[in-house]
Amino acid sequence: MPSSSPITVVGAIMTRDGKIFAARRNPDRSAGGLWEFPGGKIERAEQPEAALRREVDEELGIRVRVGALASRHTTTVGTALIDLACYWAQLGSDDPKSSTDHDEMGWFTPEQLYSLKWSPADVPIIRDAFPRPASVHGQDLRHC
Ligand SMILES: Nc1nc2c([nH]c(=O)n2[C@H]2C[C@H](O)[C@@H](COP(=O)(O)OP(=O)(O)OP(=O)(O)O)O2)c(=O)[nH]1
Repeated sequence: MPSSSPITVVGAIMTRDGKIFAARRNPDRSAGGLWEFPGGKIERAEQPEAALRREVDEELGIRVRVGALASRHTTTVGTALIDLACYWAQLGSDDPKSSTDHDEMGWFTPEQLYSLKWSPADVPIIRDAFPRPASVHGQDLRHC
């Protein structure tokens, strides 16, 4: 059973040259080994965009320009209810060189995103933000 109140989390969908930045959580953390968008929990009275800039700076040491909301979903993950809001974002500095929170990171095409093992909270976000065309979606084609 999920605990009562959702954990409000923000993530940055950074895009560049048709690719998207994703990072894999360190194995010793909650949801360790799963891929995510950089970000984290919103602190009390913090605006989502400000929380996102703070979290990305803390974990990756980079600046981002935060744009529009890309997608938001609430998902049960283990015993937690995660309210994940992801925003389009652009890098405002050099590529991240290291992370305090991740053991792997990189830029991926939308199609490659689908081959990564994501936190369950990110799956509906990815489907919203990067819908697969029907022509490469075998399951959909079977219904034609
Ligand atoms: N940043 C981020 N967190 C995500 C995503 N998907 C997802 O389920 N989460 C979860 C993992 C964590 O439980 C929570 C974010 O917490 P956090 O990144 O501030 O990490 P934390 O160390 O404070 O969290 P925790 O290990 O104490 O749970 O949201 C995502 O795409 N980005």
